[in-house]
Amino acid sequence: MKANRPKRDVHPDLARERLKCNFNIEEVTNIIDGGKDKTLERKKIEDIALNNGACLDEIPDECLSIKERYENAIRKSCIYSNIVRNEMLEITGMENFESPVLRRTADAFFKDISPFMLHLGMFVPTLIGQSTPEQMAEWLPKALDMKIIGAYAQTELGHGTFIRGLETTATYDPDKEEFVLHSPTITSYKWWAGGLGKTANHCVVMAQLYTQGECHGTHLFIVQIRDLDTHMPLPGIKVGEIGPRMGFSSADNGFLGFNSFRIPRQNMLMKHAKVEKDGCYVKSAKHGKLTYGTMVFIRVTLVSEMSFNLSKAATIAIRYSAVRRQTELRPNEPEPQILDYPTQQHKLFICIATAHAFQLTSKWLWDTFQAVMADVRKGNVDALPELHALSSCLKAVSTSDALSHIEQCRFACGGHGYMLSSNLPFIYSFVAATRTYEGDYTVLLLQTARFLVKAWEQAESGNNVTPTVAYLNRTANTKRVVWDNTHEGIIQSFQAIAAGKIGQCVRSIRDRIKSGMDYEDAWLMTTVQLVAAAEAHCRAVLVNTYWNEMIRLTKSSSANVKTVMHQLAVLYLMYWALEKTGDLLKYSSVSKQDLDDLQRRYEELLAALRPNAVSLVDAFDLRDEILHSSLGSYDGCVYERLMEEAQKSPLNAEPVNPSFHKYIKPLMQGKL
Ligand SMILES: CCCCC/C=C\C/C=C\C/C=C\C/C=C\C/C=C\CC/C=C/C(=O)SCCNC(=O)CCNC(=O)[C@H](O)C(C)(C)COP(=O)(O)OP(=O)(O)OC[C@H]1O[C@@H](n2cnc3c(N)ncnc32)[C@H](O)[C@@H]1OP(=O)(O)O
Ligand SMILES: Cc1cc2nc3c(=O)[nH]c(=O)nc-3n(C[C@H](O)[C@H](O)[C@H](O)COP(=O)(O)OP(=O)(O)OC[C@H]3O[C@@H](n4cnc5c(N)ncnc54)[C@H](O)[C@@H]3O)c2cc1C
Repeated sequence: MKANRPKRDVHPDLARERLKCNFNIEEVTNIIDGGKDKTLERKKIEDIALNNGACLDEIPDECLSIKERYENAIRKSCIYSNIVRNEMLEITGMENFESPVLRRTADAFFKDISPFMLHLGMFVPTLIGQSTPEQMAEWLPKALDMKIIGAYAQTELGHGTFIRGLETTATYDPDKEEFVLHSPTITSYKWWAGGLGKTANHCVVMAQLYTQGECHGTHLFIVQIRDLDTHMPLPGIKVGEIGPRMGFSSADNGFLGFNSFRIPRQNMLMKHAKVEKDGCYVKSAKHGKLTYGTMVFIRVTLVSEMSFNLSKAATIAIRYSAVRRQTELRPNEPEPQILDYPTQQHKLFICIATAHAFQLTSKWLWDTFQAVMADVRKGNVDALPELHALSSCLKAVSTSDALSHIEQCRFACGGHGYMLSSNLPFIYSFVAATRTYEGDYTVLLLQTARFLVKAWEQAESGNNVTPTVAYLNRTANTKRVVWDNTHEGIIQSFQAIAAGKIGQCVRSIRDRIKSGMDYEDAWLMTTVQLVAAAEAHCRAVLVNTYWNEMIRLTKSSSANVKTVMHQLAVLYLMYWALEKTGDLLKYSSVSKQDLDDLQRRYEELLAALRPNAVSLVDAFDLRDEILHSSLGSYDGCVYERLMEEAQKSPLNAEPVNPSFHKYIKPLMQGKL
């Protein structure tokens, strides 16, 4: 049911903030969206979804029981997927089913997450990336038309990170031309898959393939787990929900076990390898890790997902900070807006800049991903290691940075930021999961580190390396870069830090080997440094890409838009340079005086951005329905909304709670 939202006048403080804006907001929105036409398309889609949909709940989700919350999420998912299927895909084109616009609009329906998210987010992409044309023709139309609903079941109770250690088996039986899926141990039970517990009737399963007595490693299979009519689990399938967790509370993350469950041979996803009718195993892939393709795809999309989540948190915290007043600066003067405190600006302006950095980098990463995949389709897999290294570190660093900045947004809202009605706790717990899923932070940075160590060795011996590590050709044999406080200078310093750290890792590994360790132990002992080196490389990529993309995308912008976009990018460079002063002192010629100057310029930049702060978050163009926040709505009527939300607490449904008569009164009367 759609709740009525009272129309209110804009809070005078916010109205005044908007009058201070000196740039064209729409131009900035267009840059964020990827062009004027993209903004128009997004707005059209948002209008369709939000005018049609049951986006507001009368009872907030957090006041419902687990069961009610799931049922409500399913109800809304069905409404939303109908709108996606019947109206939105007509605009984006069927091939853009994973468009960030659909993802963004979904947030108006789900404060938390839809149980269908993984169907569109991972099941469908796996069908597209891992099927033969015949399999695609069989499964994809049904999946896009919601005739079947899928999940992605890879992780098991015993293993998430180490995919090669998965225990579920798929043993080929040539007599019946079937695979027998089996879960031999409790640790082999699939665990975590979103939408698997109660919603999905199909799933993609990763299992160890056995044929002709030999194990060929992990492969993907499509498995029907429930009857399409009754929705009962099929015989041989044990499936359920894994229980309450920190977030993801409106979805049904599931467990799944197989008891010698049979599927047809054709249900092995055979794009990269197949099993013939007689059981013969034939590998066609030119790269052994192409079956991990869905994970690479999601890691790539998560960078823009982080920009989106950060832009929501920043919008909430900055609008709130413009209407919140606290503490007299001088006796008898009005209390200032908390946004006037430089410490508050330090917490928040980096969030705006980071949302831009991730958004611009994510578009560049998406284009890189598309280009590499086009090459792979032609049989050229040369660029795959670089894409894997890049998507791994960008996923790790963007999710981790987004998480800590979102927490800063919550801190910036004081006590009210702790309220679920602010939406900050939902955003935080959603993003907290992203640091772990699709590859844990440390694990992915260590993947990038493998690539970097090889690249460093190449550069050291004078060979040219691939584009994202090309800085190693300049810096691998340089001791310290000369400090220069321009943007080029700061970017080069980040590259020098990365090169210095990678070089130090290589030397540590070599020294350890010299002292008698084998390579594996030398690597293991160096992993703390390797993680730091991969993070430094990622920061070098981020600052360079953000800067270049900002310059490219503002070429034809008006002067004031150029200025404000430039200011944000400089703020991003300075913020991270100041965060990494220890590294700068180690790997560049920066002096204490240079760092003091940098600090002063950073503080001046905060002050310069202050008048445009509210308009910069307005430029994210997040409708109130998407923000779901008592603190962040466009009109800034924070206190009215907090009070309104409080009235919805189930505890306020009756003036006296029955527990008073049952427990408190007897306690007061000494009768308990
Ligand atoms: C109706 C409502 C719907 C609304 C929705 C609307 C729209 C939705 C649309 C879109 C959704 C958009 C976004 C989605 C947002 C949110 C998603 C929501 C929820 C997600 C839920 C989470 C799902 C999951 O987590 S799935 C499980 C993921 N699991 C992992 O990531 C495991 C991590 N582990 C690994 O990846 C690997 O094990 C490993 C660590 C990489 C190691 O692998 P291993 O095989 O052991 O290899 P190694 O021996 O270490 O390495 C050998 C060699 O291979 C190289 N390598 C490894 N991986 C790759 C690769 N992928 N590609 C290329 N190369 C690779 C490795 O570097 C090494 O190379 P070397 O020898 O040269 O060094
Ligand atoms: C909300 C949520 C949704 C999910 N959805 C799905 C889904 O839909 N489908 C699915 O298949 N999976 C899903 N997952 C599972 C997810 O992909 C895994 O949890 C994730 O890959 C991490 O693996 P793990 O849990 O085994 O952690 P572990 O690998 O056990 O990690 C524990 C700790 O050990 C460290 N560690 C592990 N290996 C190494 C190493 N080699 N070197 C150094 N440190 C190491 C890690 O850094 C971490 O600190 C989901 C998880 C969450 C939280």
